[in-house]
Amino acid sequence: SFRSSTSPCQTSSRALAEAMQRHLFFSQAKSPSLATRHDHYRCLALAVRDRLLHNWVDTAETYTQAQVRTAVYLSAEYLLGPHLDNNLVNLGLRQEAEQACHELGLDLEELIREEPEPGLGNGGLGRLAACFQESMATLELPAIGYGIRYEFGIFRQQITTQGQQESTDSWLAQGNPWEVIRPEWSYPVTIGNHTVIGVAYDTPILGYGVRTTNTLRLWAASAPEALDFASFNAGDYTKAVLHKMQSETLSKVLYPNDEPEQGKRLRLSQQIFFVSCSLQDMFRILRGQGLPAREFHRKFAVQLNDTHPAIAVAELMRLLLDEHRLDWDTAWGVTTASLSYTNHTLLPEALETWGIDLFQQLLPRQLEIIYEINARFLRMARIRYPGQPDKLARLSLIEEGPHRKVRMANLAVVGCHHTNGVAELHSELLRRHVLADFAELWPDRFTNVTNGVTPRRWMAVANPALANLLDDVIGSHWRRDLTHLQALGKHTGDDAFLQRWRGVRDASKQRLVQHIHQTQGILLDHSSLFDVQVKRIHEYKRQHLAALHVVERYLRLRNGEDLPPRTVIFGGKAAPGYAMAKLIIRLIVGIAEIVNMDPAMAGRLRVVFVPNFSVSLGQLIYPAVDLSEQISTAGKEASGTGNMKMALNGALTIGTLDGANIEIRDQVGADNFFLFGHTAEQIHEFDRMGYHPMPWIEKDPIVREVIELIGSGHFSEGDRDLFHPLLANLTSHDPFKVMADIGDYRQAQNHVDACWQDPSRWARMSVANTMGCGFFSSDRSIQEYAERIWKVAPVPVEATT
Ligand SMILES: CCc1ccc([C@H](C)CC(=O)N[C@@H]2O[C@H](CO)[C@@H](O)[C@H](O)[C@H]2O)cc1
Repeated sequence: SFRSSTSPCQTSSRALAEAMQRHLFFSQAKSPSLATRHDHYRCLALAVRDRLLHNWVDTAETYTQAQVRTAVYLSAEYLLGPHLDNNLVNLGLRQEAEQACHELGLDLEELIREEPEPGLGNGGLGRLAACFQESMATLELPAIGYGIRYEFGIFRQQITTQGQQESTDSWLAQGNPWEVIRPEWSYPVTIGNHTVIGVAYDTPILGYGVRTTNTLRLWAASAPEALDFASFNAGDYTKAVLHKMQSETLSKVLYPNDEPEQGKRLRLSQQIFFVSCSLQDMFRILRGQGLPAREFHRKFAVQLNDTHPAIAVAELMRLLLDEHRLDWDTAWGVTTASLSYTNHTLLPEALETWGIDLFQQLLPRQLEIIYEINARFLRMARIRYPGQPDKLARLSLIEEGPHRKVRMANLAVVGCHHTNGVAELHSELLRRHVLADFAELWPDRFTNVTNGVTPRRWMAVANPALANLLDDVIGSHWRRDLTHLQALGKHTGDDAFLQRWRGVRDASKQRLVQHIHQTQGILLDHSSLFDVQVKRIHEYKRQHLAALHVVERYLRLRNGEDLPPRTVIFGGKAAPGYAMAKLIIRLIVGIAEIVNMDPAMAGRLRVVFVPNFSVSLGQLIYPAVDLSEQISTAGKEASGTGNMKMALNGALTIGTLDGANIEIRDQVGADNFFLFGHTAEQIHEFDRMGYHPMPWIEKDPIVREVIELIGSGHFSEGDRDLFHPLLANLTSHDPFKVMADIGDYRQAQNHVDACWQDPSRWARMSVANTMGCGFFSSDRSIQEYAERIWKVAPVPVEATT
């Protein structure tokens, strides 16, 4: 296989084994007899790190020498997933590592599972940021990712009969071999009357099949003074360390919601903290290359990952005006030429706003600048739209009223040269609804870049069996250019190939069956249809629609209907404060309890909620999916990326015309997609004209039976009240139109059952899905950002060390 690691470090398995043994002594200070499995994991990780260092150092050297134009990604979240296996694949050392472990009597898979997953994100937005880092490196683009080094990532989820329990994610408890602390790069940030220091921690981001190894720079908060000696000498030890404690809380924990929680001062403090450290670091790099501040926009193309870093508009202005003494117009020109903004959600309540009082307390200078930006902007808009006060009120960066607020999305759109959505429909709805006034004002600033996922982690790492089959029949170029999957078209008529295809997919299902049996003691039937919905729990994603359909299937089986065996797998975390989402988990767990112990369901239906869904669990589940549930209310899911990972691995999608489902259906062919439900337009009409679920329920006796059964306490040990809030919501105003879509959903599911009965037809549809997913590579997304928004060109890395 290829070898991107040109490091002088020997890349043979022998050399790797020796390096592991050397690290056991020199790094772990352990003798083999006392070594733990975690020691061996660290030794392998350190040996792999040794082999990427040359590429990493050469990359920085090349960029410094060449004074390259650089893409900068500002994100409050990075859902990186475990590094070891991915770095082995991207360095082309996977086989050598397997061999080296074997020589040492170790099992590589076991060592890989030893790595604590850096869960520095909630869901789609955070994972997209991670896929984008890997694709930027693979495309040899000079790029830096900036974010926060949370000491505690997304909570760990336990599932009991009571539903979700959360526990702390101390991912750093055993240290982290994949980061290097850079105390030489640390910056003061003033928040209110507090100054905290941000210290850089660098993580290498390896490209695939190239030398490029870019940097992810995460900021950790610390106090200017570690100890307040005066208090210490006065014997007030708590006070002596108080400031240090307070400062460090800033990067202590990730906010576990994927919908904004208004007015959380720590959240706003986290945002200015990492944005200010990042901008100061960029000015240091600029200075290092002898470039003046007014050239900032020539050097850096900065992407704002949603509104979480939108304070960058005001902070960059502050630094240009106050630190670099530029005049307003020059500063504004530099700012708007440097920044661009990606919106990831349409939910109105998800557009972040911050109370003026909180802003005044924490960020008085930035607020002053925002007022000035707004004054100049509205002055321009007033000329453009004379006599339209409502439009100006909507355009304003300030939401007036009893509690005046700063609208972070408006600040981002006004301060950025481009605003994009993450799927065609989403970008269209942004133009037509959420940001319509701005799209009318600046049509050329609005664009779309449909999301993508990296084929390295989500195919080559997660599904090596299918990856090797692809290498076999179409060559391995797909790994760097996913459009090569189209070559599968030549094989869809080849029964031998289809046999191998089914064999590989069944092996992935057996792997998942084994994991669930080991961790949850439930034995699933790998030959049944695996119907999977794994994503954050949210009413708009409609896990409750899928749950209602499972109860329907249960009733139909009990009434003796002959339906093909199906295993329904759910997974996903609910924001701790989101009661309805937690109740939906409770319902699914209650249904699973009853179905799985009902003898009539044996060999017919099984329901499982897999706990603690994460990147590493996703790598195990996505290759084993037959039916991918993408059933959000049309117009609500900005894009989705799980839908892409499942289809890429050969799953068939049952879904609505929402987010990227539409583009997936276009690419894989309507015949290979189970479509149902009202369109975004129709849903919009329902809201405009008024909608009530009852008429839909009245004409659907099965749904009524399902609601009654749930209300009877059948899935809650007889407790008739437990699910009342959910049933009342569904039968009174049903905001996500579950009742309007459940009938059509049933039809689509019946069609699924029919297709499943013809395994070779299903296999051809499965191949068609993989074949059609070339477009959904994050390499293609990044190519679009680099060419259409950032104007950043690839810079191959020379070997200099
Ligand atoms: C704490 C506040 C907060 C608010 C919103 C968010 C994100 C915007 C939510 C999110 O993850 N959005 C998802 O982004 C994905 C990547 O573009 C899309 O594919 C999903 O459709 C979208 O829901 C995170 C945290």
